[in-house]
Amino acid sequence: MSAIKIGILTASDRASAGVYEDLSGPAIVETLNSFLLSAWQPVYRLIGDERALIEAELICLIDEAGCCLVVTTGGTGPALRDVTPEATEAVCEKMLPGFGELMRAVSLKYVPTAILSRQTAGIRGGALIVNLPGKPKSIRECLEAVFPAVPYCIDLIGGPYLETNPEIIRAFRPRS
Ligand SMILES: Nc1ncnc2c1ncn2[C@@H]1O[C@H](COP(=O)(O)OP(=O)(O)OP(=O)(O)O)[C@@H](O)[C@H]1O
Ligand SMILES: Nc1nc2c(c(=O)[nH]1)N[C@H]1C(S)=C(S)[C@@H](COP(=O)(O)O)O[C@H]1N2
Repeated sequence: MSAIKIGILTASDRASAGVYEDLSGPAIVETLNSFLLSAWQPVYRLIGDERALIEAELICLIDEAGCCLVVTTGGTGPALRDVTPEATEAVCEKMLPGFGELMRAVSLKYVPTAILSRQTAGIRGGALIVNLPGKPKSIRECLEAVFPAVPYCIDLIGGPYLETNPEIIRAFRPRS
């Protein structure tokens, strides 16, 4: 069986230009490594905050690389260049607004500016796309909140069975 592929997409003008090192993409890899018992392979991309580029990468990660999950970081705020939610919505057939609602609610416990994130999630074909904010510290905070529902969502769209480490995070599958 082929390895489970998960896309990690950092959208940041400054990280992609080398102004600072991308810490958020690697934080996603580290967090997913701690959550998942299933063998998986990250497919990592670092690009600027260009809507067309983000859309093209999302399409490539899902339709060509075969990722069942793509986690993005950055570009969710209100600034002019923040367009990740728009790009996500443009490539998805269905939106899952509960992901953004839950992440914002949980994030408010950490920072009052959590309401500034327009992060969302949606389905493209057999893949789930989840947006996270750009700040490295937001990665685990947000993934801990929503990840219990991710394996079941991927079951429902015909993706691979994701097994989590119950000592770190418990996946909830209502029918099992
Ligand atoms: N990918 C990243 N790696 C490391 N630090 C980051 C990253 N993204 C954001 N940050 C940090 O969080 C701060 C606020 O993030 P901000 O919302 O301005 O980033 P962004 O809009 O995603 O990135 P940029 O402005 O480069 O496109 C940044 O000043 C930086 O310190
Ligand atoms: N959990 C969590 N959520 C968070 C933050 C954070 O530090 N932790 N930062 C907020 C801030 S300051 C902004 S501007 C928005 C959008 O960030 P982005 O534009 O980098 O995606 O995410 C918000 N959500």
